[in-house]
Amino acid sequence: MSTPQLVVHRDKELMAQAAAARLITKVVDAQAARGSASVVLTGGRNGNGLLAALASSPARDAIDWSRLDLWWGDERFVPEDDPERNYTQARAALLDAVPLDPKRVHAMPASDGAHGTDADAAAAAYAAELAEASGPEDHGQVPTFDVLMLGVGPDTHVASLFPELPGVRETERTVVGVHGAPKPPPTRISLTLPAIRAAREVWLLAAGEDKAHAAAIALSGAGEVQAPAAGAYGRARTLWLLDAAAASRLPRSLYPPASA
Ligand SMILES: O=C(O)[C@H](O)[C@@H](O)[C@H](O)[C@H](O)COP(=O)(O)O
Repeated sequence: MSTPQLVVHRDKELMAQAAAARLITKVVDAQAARGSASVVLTGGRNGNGLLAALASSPARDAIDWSRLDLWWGDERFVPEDDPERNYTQARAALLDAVPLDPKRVHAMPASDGAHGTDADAAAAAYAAELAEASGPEDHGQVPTFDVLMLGVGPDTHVASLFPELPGVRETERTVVGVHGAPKPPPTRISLTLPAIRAAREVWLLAAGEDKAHAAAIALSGAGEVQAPAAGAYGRARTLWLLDAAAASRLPRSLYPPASA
């Protein structure tokens, strides 16, 4: 378990730009070292804000887009053409503007796809796809993700793992169907904490006053069932990327003065 590191930026816009620059460097380094990189995207305003910042970054094409594997941490289980899909929003923010290898873009199933409206079957299919992509050197049934990004909900949810619901309690499966999610839509697909914790690095994105309470709870030793963000950590690094508003309820001792 890697102890959370915190970086606090002046505001949401700067946090998105800085996180995008950080991701470019991470992917470029991974591709230089291993020939390819693997990143897990997240939905929501902060996740999409990072992708949009990346799309407009002058360093964007330092990434070899043809050697990047993209996965998702969660998905709203809605029809393919529903604008609410994280995949759809990621395409609009960045993916449609860069030359990805379509075989390396692993969208989660939609509710009008091969598994129909059965979210549990769709989740099992994505788990199988992850297992298929994992090798003997990987941890558990998922490939070693270089960076797994997560937005943080005001209730401390990450991906579609919500406080006290079954998904956050899952210890075996890597992907689960989520029913009755408090954040609409109610039916979702999500990586579980074991899958999240297989990542080399986990980056949690939290900007805005509405995340201040969640950040304070998650970083003050709360349990992962009550505060799923507290259970999201990487094997080598756990990085919280915040803006000053989201950090406003954290003890000052938790982050170095230089980053604020
Ligand atoms: O499907 C989703 O809604 C997201 O994956 C979800 O986990 C999101 O990241 C958080 O709810 C934070 O969302 P905001 O960044 O919009 O606050």
